[in-house]
Amino acid sequence: MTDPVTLAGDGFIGEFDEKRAENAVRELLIAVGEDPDREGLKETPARVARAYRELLAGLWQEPEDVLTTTFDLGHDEMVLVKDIEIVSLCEHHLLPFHGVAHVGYIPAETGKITGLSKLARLVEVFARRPQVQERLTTQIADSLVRILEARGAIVVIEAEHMCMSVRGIRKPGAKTTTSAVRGQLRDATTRAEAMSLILA
Ligand SMILES: Nc1nc2c(ncn2[C@@H]2O[C@H](COP(=O)(O)OP(=O)(O)OP(=O)(O)O)[C@@H](O)[C@H]2O)c(=O)[nH]1
Ligand SMILES: [Zn+2]
Repeated sequence: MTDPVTLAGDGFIGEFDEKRAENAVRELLIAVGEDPDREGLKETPARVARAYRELLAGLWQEPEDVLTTTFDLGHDEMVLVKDIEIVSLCEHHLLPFHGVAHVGYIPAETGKITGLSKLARLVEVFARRPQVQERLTTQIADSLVRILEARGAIVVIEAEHMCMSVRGIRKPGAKTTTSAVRGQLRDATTRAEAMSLILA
């Protein structure tokens, strides 16, 4: 057996056990009174296991893995990427929540910046884990400060939670907005500039 690896923190220990995931889906089908061996469902446990492997791929990645490419361009003013589409899984119901993330930062004094796609990759690392929207938002902002040594960071996420739309309270269309603001972006003027760019 391979040594367990601890990557994602928050108590996560392990690797993806595809066989176990398949068995769990098979059990779920039996629990609801279905026949997992009927023609249409035969491949379903394997398909669902693969789908969860993809939806939870961030569990086996660290933010350091994606914020690798950095350039010293001497650019020390705000960089903002808007409308990064996200799909995450709410950790309470394992149902998706989806929407957009806006990610901005003020680089370190040295002007150390990262590739624009890396900001979207950073979002993916944390979105593809069992999440709550608040933690997803703060983990992205904190990584920018910790890894890029950003002097300021702002992350705003707007999302619709399937656990509120298709079950329970059943309010499709309700959107939740969360934000995390760090360092110099907490300054009222800079924050207002970032928010006007986000809302533009
Ligand atoms: N704060 C926060 N809450 C979330 C998020 N995703 C889901 N929830 C909420 O988690 C709560 C779980 O509440 P519980 O009472 O334990 O579960 P439940 O009986 O299924 O709750 P209902 O959804 O109200 O039917 C619900 O109110 C969900 O709306 C999230 O990202 N952030
Ligand atoms: Zn939920």
